Amino acid sequence: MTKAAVMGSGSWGTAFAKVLADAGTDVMMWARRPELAQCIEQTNENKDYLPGSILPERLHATHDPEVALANADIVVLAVPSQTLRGNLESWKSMIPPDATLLSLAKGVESETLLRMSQVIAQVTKADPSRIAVLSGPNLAREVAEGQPAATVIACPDSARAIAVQKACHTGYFRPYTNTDVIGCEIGGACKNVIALACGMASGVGLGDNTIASIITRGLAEVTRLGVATGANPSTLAGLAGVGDLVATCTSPLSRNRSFGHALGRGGSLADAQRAAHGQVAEGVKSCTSVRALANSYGVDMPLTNAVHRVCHEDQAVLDAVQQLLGRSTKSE
Ligand SMILES: NC(=O)C1=CN([C@@H]2O[C@H](COP(=O)(O)OP(=O)(O)OC[C@H]3O[C@@H](n4cnc5c(N)ncnc54)[C@H](O)[C@@H]3O)[C@@H](O)[C@H]2O)C=CC1
Ligand SMILES: O=C(CO)COP(=O)(O)O
Repeated sequence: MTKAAVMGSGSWGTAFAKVLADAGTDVMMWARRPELAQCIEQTNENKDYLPGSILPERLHATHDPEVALANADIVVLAVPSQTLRGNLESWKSMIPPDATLLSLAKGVESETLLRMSQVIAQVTKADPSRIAVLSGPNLAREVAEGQPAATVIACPDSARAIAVQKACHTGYFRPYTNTDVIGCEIGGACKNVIALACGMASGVGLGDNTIASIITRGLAEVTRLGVATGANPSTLAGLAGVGDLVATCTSPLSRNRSFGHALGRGGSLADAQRAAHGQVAEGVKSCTSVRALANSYGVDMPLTNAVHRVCHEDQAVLDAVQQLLGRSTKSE
């Protein structure tokens, strides 16, 4: 029987733990707060992050990372991008030496501009063949409800990707394998920034032509960055690129889109943060690191730059729109 440790009990960590358990994998979730671990263990529900979703009996929770990680075949990293390094520093000595390390986080580290798989390799010293990422159109609430969704599991070692695929394949969750870790990670981190832009546009009252234009031109700039950093462009035309962009840019369930919407309605960054109820909108921090990464490769990302100006340079959304439309014309 495959054993998975899911390190992080937020909305996606919990929903993905449910997928693993539904697929027949033994799951132990780690929660940062002892009271949340106890609540999940006693009530089979994560009342803070996924209220109303009943978790399978074979899913257990603990506050002790050593208990969670013991004998794990798959270690699922389900914490926010900017805390992953610190979390791994405290967990690395407890991780079984041959376990596959699977990242769910969609972001780029602020100080180093590293993707999550690079952070994992740097901290744990694990060979890259042991490090996998999972990314796709996977809004946690819908997945927890058992609504059909597909995803991508990318790992340089195809046998490990297939083992993870088996561990999370259910009647409603369809994982595809891939070896393009870079493409999946760039797609996942950048779509959050583009979703912020879509939320801002809808918040100021703009309609579907604008949203479709942002998604499509967003895909163009994400693909430019992906190719520059070594991704296969076809990955970005797949579930981890277009698929996730469409889900996140159009769904009211997306925290990034909702955050952008609040800014577009005239709220401050602090207001939008309060409205997020402590949940992470990764694009707010990743717009800075993605922008810096793009600059370091000489890649033009006008939408990402606009999101950065609104989030961190006090530019009004309508001024950002004007500035984007005022750029010189070009061919598609
Ligand atoms: N929610 C979703 O629909 C999806 C989220 N993701 C990605 O998964 C990652 C995790 O997201 P969610 O579970 O949705 O986030 P969340 O905001 O729902 O929960 C974050 C979790 O991390 C914990 N946390 C916060 N700071 C921490 C720290 N310093 N140390 C340890 N734990 C800490 C929180 O207690 C909470 O359990 C993010 O990178 C997100 O972009 C990916 C796919 C779907
Ligand atoms: O990554 C996600 C869906 O695939 C979730 O997006 P949000 O973090 O914007 O909610």
